[in-house]
Amino acid sequence: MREPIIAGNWKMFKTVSDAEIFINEVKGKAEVEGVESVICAPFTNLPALVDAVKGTKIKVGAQNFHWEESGAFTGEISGFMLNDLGVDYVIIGHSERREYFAETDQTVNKKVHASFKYDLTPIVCVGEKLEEREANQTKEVVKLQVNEALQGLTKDQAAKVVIAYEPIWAIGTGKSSTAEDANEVIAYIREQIAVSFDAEIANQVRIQYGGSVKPNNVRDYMGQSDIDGALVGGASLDPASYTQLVEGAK
Ligand SMILES: O=C(CO)COP(=O)(O)O
Repeated sequence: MREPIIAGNWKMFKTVSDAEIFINEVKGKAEVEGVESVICAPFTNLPALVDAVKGTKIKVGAQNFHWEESGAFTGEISGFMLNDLGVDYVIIGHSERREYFAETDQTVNKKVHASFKYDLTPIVCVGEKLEEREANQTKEVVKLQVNEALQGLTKDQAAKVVIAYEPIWAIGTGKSSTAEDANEVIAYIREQIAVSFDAEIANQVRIQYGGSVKPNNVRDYMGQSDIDGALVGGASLDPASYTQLVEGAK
């Protein structure tokens, strides 16, 4: 049985006090038995969030990190530092990082390996651009991204990875993929993991859908055979909406 996972990706939103107010409002609400709930926040909010979620079921994630433990990398934060703070998850290879910050399948792979070194669960993002979808290349694109991201992992590690399938054209646009289309791509990702590792591992890996997920459509995704949760941007910023997303994943 794969435990559903709702992760909020706050992107570059919210101050420390905003984050504290948010947790106070969702405490005891966005905590549903059998659903994992993770808030991935800007670095500046992480210490306060780790503190605020103590005693709750809510986990904290970062949105990026550097694969080296320490060194002359001005402006970077390491997995070692995140682990030291008490952070449990990290988003890797979000399309915004690939597009604006030169993240590649190779850096994604280095970060996936480093996440295990520092005991962080990776949420690895993959997904096609609109032109790729229109050219019928979706499966080819995600297969390459997934294979490169998971390259060199042990079976035990691969089983713990969370993958977020986020078609780029659906992010922040209000144009979500249909649940059936998302499920088809996600089932295909699972098949690829069975080829690279084995069927048992593929059956354990949790794969989320992301892209304009809202309280009013989350249940459509959760009703599909292969979708294990959602990675949510805009709709994760509001406490009431986030709570409904977590409830909808049950
Ligand atoms: O990028 C996303 C989550 O990582 C999706 O963003 P939206 O939910 O705002 O479309």
